[in-house]
Amino acid sequence: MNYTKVAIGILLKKNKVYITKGKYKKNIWEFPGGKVKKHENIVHALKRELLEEVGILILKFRFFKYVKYISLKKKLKLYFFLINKWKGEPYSKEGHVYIWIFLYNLKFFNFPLANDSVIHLLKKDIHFLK
Ligand SMILES: Nc1nc2c([nH]c(=O)n2[C@@H]2O[C@H](COP(=O)(O)OP(=O)(O)OP(=O)(O)O)[C@@H](O)[C@H]2O)c(=O)[nH]1
Ligand SMILES: [Mg+2]
Repeated sequence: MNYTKVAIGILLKKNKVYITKGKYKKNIWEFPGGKVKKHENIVHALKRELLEEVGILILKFRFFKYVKYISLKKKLKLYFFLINKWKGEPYSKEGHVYIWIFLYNLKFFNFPLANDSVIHLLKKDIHFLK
């Protein structure tokens, strides 16, 4: 089984972050993003996924963390980006549940295991996320 590359956008606004419920994942929350297609690079996939899923054009973003994740069902290379500036009003174009939560409340939400190290960093020092 080959690795699937995934580009993920962590939208930050003041001390809040945008999270959404994946379509088949009952109580699992996630940051918007998705699989990198064959012909595209990671940033291209990030821009495409954020436009498709959240309806925004990302303007200011920076690479945050790379996570390699292996389970019985999947092998993922996840590229997390912090997004501080965008054009458009974020909402779930796919009709998924989405909310803005304070970063310090991330501990109350279930995320995929692969997100653990990212969630830990996000909770740790809010100020460096600018
Ligand atoms: N979007 C997103 N996917 C994540 C996160 N953490 C994580 O392990 N994943 C995993 O990355 C894989 C790809 O994500 P995805 O399902 O959103 O991919 P996609 O948008 O291209 O698929 P879709 O178009 O079928 O919804 C899934 O196995 C998903 O569980 C996350 O924070 N956000
Ligand atoms: Mg997705």
